Amino acid sequence: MKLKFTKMHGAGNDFVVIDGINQHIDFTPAQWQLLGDRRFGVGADQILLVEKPSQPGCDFRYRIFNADGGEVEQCGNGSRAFVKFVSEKGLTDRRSITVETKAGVIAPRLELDGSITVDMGAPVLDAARVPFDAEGLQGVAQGADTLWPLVLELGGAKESVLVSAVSMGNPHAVQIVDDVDTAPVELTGPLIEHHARFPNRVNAGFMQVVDRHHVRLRVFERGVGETLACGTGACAAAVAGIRRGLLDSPVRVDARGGQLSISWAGAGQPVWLTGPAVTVFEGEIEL
Ligand SMILES: N[C@@H](CCC[C@H](N)C(=O)O)C(=O)O
Repeated sequence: MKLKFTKMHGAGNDFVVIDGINQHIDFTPAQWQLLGDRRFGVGADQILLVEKPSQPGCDFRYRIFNADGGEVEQCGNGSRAFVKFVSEKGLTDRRSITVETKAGVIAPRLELDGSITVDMGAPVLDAARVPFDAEGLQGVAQGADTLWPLVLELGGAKESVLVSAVSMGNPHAVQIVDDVDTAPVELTGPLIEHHARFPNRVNAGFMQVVDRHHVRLRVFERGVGETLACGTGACAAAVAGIRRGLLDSPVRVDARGGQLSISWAGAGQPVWLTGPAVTVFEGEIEL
């Protein structure tokens, strides 16, 4: 079949976005992988599928596939691309929509200045529900957070890093580093992603605190590798920093591909994500 798609990005986290309302989509993991492949396919960190909702009260259903072909629960930068896509394609004339995801309902809004704000829902802070297996582990209390020691095997040597376990619908392990530019993201990112304590694997965040309202962040994403920005990663990092007593809302998050802003009023409250979404080009691919 010939598939129509739109290439988009949010702060450099790039997407292939597909209208699954006007096209019949029933792909295998290998086909999702091909779409994400930068050499043999289109190339993207995630492929986003727009569908009709299955839940009453929602405008759309939003499905997310990582570049490795696996379907995941949530994608923050993608949610901004999603609302821009459905607006540009005339699939809705509303600027505020509700969107069903595997992780629950989120609410993106197209602002008049072109930026997009998303109610990402409340973070999950209970380690078992992230999910993180804390059995037999002694956590370290910092502020309202518990930091978990993760032992990493580095070429025969063992190193322990302290992470906050946060779910934004998808799992995140956030650690604090002195300098994101020299943090061993490529080396330890894959070890954290596949650490046995995270049964569903995890997105590994490396956060440098600049001041109480400003951080720098790199994320080694599950199913992708390091991306230029991660929206849920930015939410999880801000939540972890606020809980540790190091940050105050709102938090400016500088990723390598752009700037995001996160607001959070505390436990049980939704996390608000603001940032850009850009349409790059339209295309067609034979699948
Ligand atoms: N880039 C995303 C997160 C996409 C999913 C993630 N790789 C996972 O596997 O959970 C974002 O902007 O949130």
